[in-house]
Amino acid sequence: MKVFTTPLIRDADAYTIRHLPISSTDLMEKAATACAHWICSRFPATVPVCVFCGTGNNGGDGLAVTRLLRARGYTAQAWLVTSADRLSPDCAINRERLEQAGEGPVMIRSATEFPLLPAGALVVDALLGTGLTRPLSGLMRDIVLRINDLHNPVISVDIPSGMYADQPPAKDGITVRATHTLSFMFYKLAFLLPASAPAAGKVTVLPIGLHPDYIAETPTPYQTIDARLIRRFYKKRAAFSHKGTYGHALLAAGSFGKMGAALLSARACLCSGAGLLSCRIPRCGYIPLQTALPEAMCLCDEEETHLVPGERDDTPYQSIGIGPGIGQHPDTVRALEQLLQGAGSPVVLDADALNILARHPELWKHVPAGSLLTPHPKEFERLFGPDADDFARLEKMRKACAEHSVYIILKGHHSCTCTPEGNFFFNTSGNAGMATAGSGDTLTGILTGLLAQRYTPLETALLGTYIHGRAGDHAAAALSPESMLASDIIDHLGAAFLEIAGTDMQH
Ligand SMILES: NC(=O)C1=CN([C@@H]2O[C@H](COP(=O)(O)OP(=O)(O)OC[C@H]3O[C@@H](n4cnc5c(N)ncnc54)[C@H](O)[C@@H]3O)[C@@H](O)[C@H]2O)[C@@H](O)CC1
Ligand SMILES: Nc1ncnc2c1ncn2[C@@H]1O[C@H](COP(=O)(O)OP(=O)(O)O)[C@@H](O)[C@H]1O
Ligand SMILES: [K+]
Repeated sequence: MKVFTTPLIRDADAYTIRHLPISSTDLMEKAATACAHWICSRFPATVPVCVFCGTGNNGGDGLAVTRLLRARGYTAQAWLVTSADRLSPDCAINRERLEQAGEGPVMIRSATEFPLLPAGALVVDALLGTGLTRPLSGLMRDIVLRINDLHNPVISVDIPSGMYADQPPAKDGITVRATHTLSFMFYKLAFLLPASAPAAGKVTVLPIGLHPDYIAETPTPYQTIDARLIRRFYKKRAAFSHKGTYGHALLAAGSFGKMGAALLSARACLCSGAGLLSCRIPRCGYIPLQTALPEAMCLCDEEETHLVPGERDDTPYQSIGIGPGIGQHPDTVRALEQLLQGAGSPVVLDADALNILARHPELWKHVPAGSLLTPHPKEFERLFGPDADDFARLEKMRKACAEHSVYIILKGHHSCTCTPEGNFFFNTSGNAGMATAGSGDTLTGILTGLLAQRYTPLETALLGTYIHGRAGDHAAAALSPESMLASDIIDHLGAAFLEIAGTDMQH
């Protein structure tokens, strides 16, 4: 799903009004109807609803929601927070409609007028939307602080009031902390970035009928990854295929005390469909790997505890994954260099392979174009230095991917893949149960397995992060986020693949 910046959302609005028989007031009505419908489907009419409105179009949405909820039998009250009486035209129309339908909004002109809310009330935040131009101050700030002091559920309309959609939060800036945000038509970039996203709570995107031509034809570097995108390139296995069809993967992983990382990535690689897997491991890993994963072949290094440079290996691997648990021994630095020099096609680099690269930037010249790098934020910082904020980091990713012709998957709640062309894809699957040892190793295995099957590096990154997250979601549903382990993510890869393949695969 495309992610548009605020100016483009405004354009989409204007385009829709120009090309469809719909006015801006009707568009607001559609948006408010979608919100009211969502609230009605989740909260019974016995729950009182308190709607806090501003004087712009976000406030107009709130006033319309109040009227629509009342029409459906809810006790809904609107408050209009304003130190002046200037309302946007559509906000003014909706104030009038609310008055005509019975009771208009109660004015709040000072923080002392903040009401005592009925017990168990649902709070709707329609103070400010994407029209935010400056950090909250004065009355607006006081009201948001009061809302944040409440223990009630808070639904933000379009975006939590005070949050910038396309720029980092202001220093000392405050924003409504929502339980849930109902975003019109698109995700906002802020909902996908760690500094701002937590305040949005759970985000639901509500369609409001913006023109499909505008959406299809307008380019944006930002997209979210969802099942629809994945199904465009997911390849079902052909009946008359054999293991060679699905590629031979090589994983260079593990060191003394960290053979688990090798095992996790190896199993994840095979469970993602690679035809054959060879594992380059230190000697200490031979028995554990052969015992725990008989399907994998072992290429043992001379050294007992860590990877060392070895004989030339001319096997034409379709993919090579390097890094989980390898440590940073000087011999291993040379082993990495040898592997990179020998790789004729994109590789997957993770964990200590990235840490080595950070300490030995001279190795960059050996990283094949199209390779996938999977840093978590700390590894990213080691590679490219610290950043002032999430947006500065996106820019740095863009530059690094272009300079080195690689794909970077910056891991996190919404792992973000950046391409050499400067496009960003945010993953939407996964959950906090995946914040557990070895989750990243399983991702490396999955990516190496998909690359072996001749998915392009971009397809590998998108399918890999999505399926990793979906497997994590299935694991969390079965076991709880607390109890699931990285191996449970691997055990639920099957459910995630079945979901993508669709029902015909399940018979
Ligand atoms: N295509 C869409 O997404 C649609 C959007 N609509 C709504 O329209 C909203 C945008 O409306 P507006 O552009 O009127 O913007 P807002 O409703 O965010 O309000 C902007 C007003 O608030 C003032 N303001 C900005 N920062 C402030 C601050 N820190 N403290 C106090 N006042 C401040 C501005 O000067 C301006 O007068 C969206 O968020 C959404 O709720 C819907 O009504 C219809 C369709
Ligand atoms: N809160 C979270 N929500 C969704 N995914 C998460 C969360 N925490 C971690 N993950 C995922 O788990 C993986 C963790 O990777 P990493 O930090 O390298 O772990 P490890 O080094 O233990 O293998 C990443 O793919 C990340 O996206
Ligand atoms: K809002």
